[in-house]
Amino acid sequence: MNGQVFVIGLGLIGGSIALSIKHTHLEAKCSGYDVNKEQLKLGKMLGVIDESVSTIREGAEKADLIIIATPVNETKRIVEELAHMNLKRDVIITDAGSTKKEIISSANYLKQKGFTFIGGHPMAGSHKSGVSAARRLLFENAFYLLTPEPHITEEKIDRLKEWLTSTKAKFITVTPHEHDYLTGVISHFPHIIAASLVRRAEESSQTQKLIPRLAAGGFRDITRIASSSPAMWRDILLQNNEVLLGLLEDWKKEMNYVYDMLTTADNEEIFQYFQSAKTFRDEMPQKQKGAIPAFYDLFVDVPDYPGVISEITGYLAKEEISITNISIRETREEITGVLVISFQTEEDRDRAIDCINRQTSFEHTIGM
Ligand SMILES: NC(=O)C1=CN([C@@H]2O[C@H](COP(=O)(O)OP(=O)(O)OC[C@H]3O[C@@H](n4cnc5c(N)ncnc54)[C@H](O)[C@@H]3O)[C@@H](O)[C@H]2O)C=CC1
Ligand SMILES: O=C(O)C(=O)Cc1ccc(O)cc1
Repeated sequence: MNGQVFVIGLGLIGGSIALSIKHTHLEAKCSGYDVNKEQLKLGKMLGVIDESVSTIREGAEKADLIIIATPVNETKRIVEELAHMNLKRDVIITDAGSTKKEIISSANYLKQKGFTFIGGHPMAGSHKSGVSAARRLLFENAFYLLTPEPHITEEKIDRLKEWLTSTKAKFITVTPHEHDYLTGVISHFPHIIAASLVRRAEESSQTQKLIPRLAAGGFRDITRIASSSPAMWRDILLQNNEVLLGLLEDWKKEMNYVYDMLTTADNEEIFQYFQSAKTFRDEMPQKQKGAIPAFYDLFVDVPDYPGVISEITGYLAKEEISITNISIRETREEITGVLVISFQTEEDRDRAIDCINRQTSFEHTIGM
């Protein structure tokens, strides 16, 4: 498609959407605005946007598509601000925020002016922030929730999907109310639990100094998302507080149940508790991306000899398998540790597994 695309908030999500749009719509021009001038400069340097603008008005008034990818409280404010601008009549405005009810209610100002706002939420991402973490295929196979209001025509919704086609995401339409409940359960509430587990561990580490060093494996998996942006999650909690308060009530009941179960120490009941969770978890689709990291990690158990890392990366390079990140996770004493290699796509990771199997006898597992 031809036209002017304007991204407000050039971070992980805004940058990833811009990259995928630019990949397919070669005729389109993409401009960006961010309060953080470093992000904007970096976005231009990395080719995520074609040009940067110095005010929202400057980019918005000539845009055919406006994408707001800022923390949700800012999104709400920007949506209201846009309603006072001299926008193109046919412009489509969307956002990428993790909450929808409050943002849609602010979009009422745009509706009154006859502008089209379609709420959007790509359900994939990462605990990483910033434009340097942006990936063209971040949303590949992920669900992309849209919350168009009843007055929005199919033609406008199709036009938005056409712009976003190369995200390769799967679009689903829900109401803002449904959206906030669903994401409350599977994304927002788990972030609260992850943060609280880390806070409890920090408290315990005051007296047990070994805790940070021993916190490996399961603890790291379940708390990865506690490393997400605090500003982003503050805003999400503030906007979805009604749903989250309800879920917290349910959680308190759940914990009371566990408390009683442990008090009575009923062997069978404890077994069933974990069995029922395992059954439901195991039945969840695994290949499908949900609100899970879009970075494909491979954990390779590397033996301790010099040059082992360059040996592995050498094998991958020879087969032209690109990696996005590499790090060592030291989970055990006296051995080198686990090499974590991240790939941009599942296909790259599968090729890497095949390559490592052929070239080495190292054990490995994938990150889920
Ligand atoms: N991080 C994730 O995994 C996902 C995040 N989201 C949503 O996408 C939105 C963006 O999140 P990320 O890209 O992860 O955050 P990010 O921190 O990587 O990027 C946000 C950018 O917005 C900029 N910004 C803040 N206030 C602004 C303003 N008033 N005007 C212009 N720019 C402003 C920041 O400087 C930053 O560069 C949030 O609403 C978040 O809830 C949605 C799906 C996944
Ligand atoms: O990194 C993870 O697992 C996430 O949970 C990413 C994420 C964060 C916010 C969203 O609204 C959707 C997805």
